[in-house]
Amino acid sequence: AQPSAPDPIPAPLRGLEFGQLNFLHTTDTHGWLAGHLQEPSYAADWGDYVSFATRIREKVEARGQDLLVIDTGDRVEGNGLYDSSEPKGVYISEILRHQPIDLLTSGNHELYKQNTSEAEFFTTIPNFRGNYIASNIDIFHPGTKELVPLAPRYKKFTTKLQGIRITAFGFLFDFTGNNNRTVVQPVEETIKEDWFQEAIRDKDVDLFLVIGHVPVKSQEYQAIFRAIRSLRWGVPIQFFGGHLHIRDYARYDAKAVGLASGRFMETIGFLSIDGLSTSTPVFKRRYIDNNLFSLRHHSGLDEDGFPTEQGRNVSRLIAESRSALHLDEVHGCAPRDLWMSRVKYPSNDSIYTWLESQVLVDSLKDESRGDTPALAILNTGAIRFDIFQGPFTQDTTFIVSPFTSGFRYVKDVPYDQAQLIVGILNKQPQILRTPRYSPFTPLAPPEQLAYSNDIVADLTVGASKPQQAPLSGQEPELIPGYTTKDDAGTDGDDTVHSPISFYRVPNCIQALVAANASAVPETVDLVYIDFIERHVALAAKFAGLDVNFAQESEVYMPSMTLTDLLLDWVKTHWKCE
Ligand SMILES: O=c1ccn([C@@H]2O[C@H](COP(=O)(O)O)[C@@H](O)[C@H]2O)c(=O)[nH]1
Ligand SMILES: [Zn+2]
Ligand SMILES: [Zn+2]
Repeated sequence: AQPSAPDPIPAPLRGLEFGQLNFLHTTDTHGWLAGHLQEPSYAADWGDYVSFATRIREKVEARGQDLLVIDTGDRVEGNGLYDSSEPKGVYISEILRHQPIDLLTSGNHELYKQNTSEAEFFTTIPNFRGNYIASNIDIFHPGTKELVPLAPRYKKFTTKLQGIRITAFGFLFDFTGNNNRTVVQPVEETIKEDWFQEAIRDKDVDLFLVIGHVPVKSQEYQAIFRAIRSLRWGVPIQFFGGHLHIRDYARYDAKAVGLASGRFMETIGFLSIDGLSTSTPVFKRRYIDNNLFSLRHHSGLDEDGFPTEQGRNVSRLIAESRSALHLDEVHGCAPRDLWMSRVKYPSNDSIYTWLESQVLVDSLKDESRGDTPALAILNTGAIRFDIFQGPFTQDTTFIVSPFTSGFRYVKDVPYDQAQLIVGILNKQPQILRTPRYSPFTPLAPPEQLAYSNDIVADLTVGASKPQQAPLSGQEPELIPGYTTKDDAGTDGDDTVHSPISFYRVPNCIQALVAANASAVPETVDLVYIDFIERHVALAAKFAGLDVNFAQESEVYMPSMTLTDLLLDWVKTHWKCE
């Protein structure tokens, strides 16, 4: 049977302040269109979002105002609903298209693999007829082999009720890990192109709208802001961003702001602009916790009035898709919660300590290497979500480890030097994982920004924990969750939460896998996840190793991915009672 989402939870809420132009924004949904089945705070699904967007549109249009719905990419990779189908993504694209999205663009995850970018080109872009923009992405057309824009570079349109004249761009950050059938032009170069320069010289524009898979506090957005502002000092500029998986709001000047709306369908971003044509436009932002209590409250409707027929149909389609994919099939039962960053690393409840000390040690072994000890290095970014105590399902498998990278290795490397590599990788800034905060947020001197075990106290962070109904006695007991601090203050979250502590996580972890665990080996097989090869190769050089990875590395455990390794381990070790 399909488990139903947990009941909505009553909590103190801040309302939405509507304006002349209103926006709803999602980003980095990564396939979580079924919502969070184990977390009441984020349990609404894409069907509920379809109903919500309709209800908000009805509300603002009744006041003569406009609404635009935006998505800024990374819609793929990260949840069984996307990753467990063959081919990947067939259910997701069918579900996504039922939300009328006014403007959308690509994230980096749409471009890692050729299949994914071609699915964007042939399915998602046509599904959203004319609303998908790609200002700095090209693709080699799979038919003609010609390099063509992935989607139109920009779009000029007017809003439905007020005829507000908008010029919209859709950017991806300066990403270099894309597949070789696509080209990402650095933002700083794109803004010198004639088409962009002409577009920003157009005088008949009331608002420049920049959507992108770009952190709102980034050099890329600074560059776009400067380019537009240098020519058009009086025109408001609205940015929507993503990629860092955080809630964030940036104020560039009195007429230009940016909003980032979290990750994994935990957050629906809301932004309104009033007084667009005045010298002091007013911007209001709200980060909505994606649950039915919040969505109904902001719509001003109850359980019966809130859902639309279309929304109910989409929720049904999600349930049917999950069923067809057997996402609730239980592979084992986790004996306790394991956290990515809610506990210190290393510690008993750290998912990375569990990986190092149990999963890798028990399961990483290439039969062809006999008893040769292995030193295995993984990027912490390969793990995408916490594990909650209880059933570990087909869905959990991909939620925790969606990527298809396998392992590679270099034979017989001196252990003394091999064991230095992880330390070198961890002295780098946040590579190989998504930082849980904006790199522009001053946190600590740069030298401390590499790995340290300090608590990260006042960051914009999210909850990852099943929660209890909060009310006890007189005072409402706050639910732990997002307590966002951004350029407009601390009142952005719709739900008033108590804060959660987060700890820094290193870029990479390592495990020595050896038959005789107490002996120090002279040489080891240096094993790493293939996604990080170029970083490991560079760090190996720094460690004094003379290895040509292109020529000397080989596949370790052929056709075994980290996901397979984890799942096998869970099936063997986490039996349900
Ligand atoms: O094959 C892969 C692809 C990605 N990663 C990790 O994901 C982040 C990027 O994810 P965002 O959602 O864009 O932030 C990348 O830095 C890696 O940490 C991976 O491990 N393997
Ligand atoms: Zn992402
Ligand atoms: Zn991203």
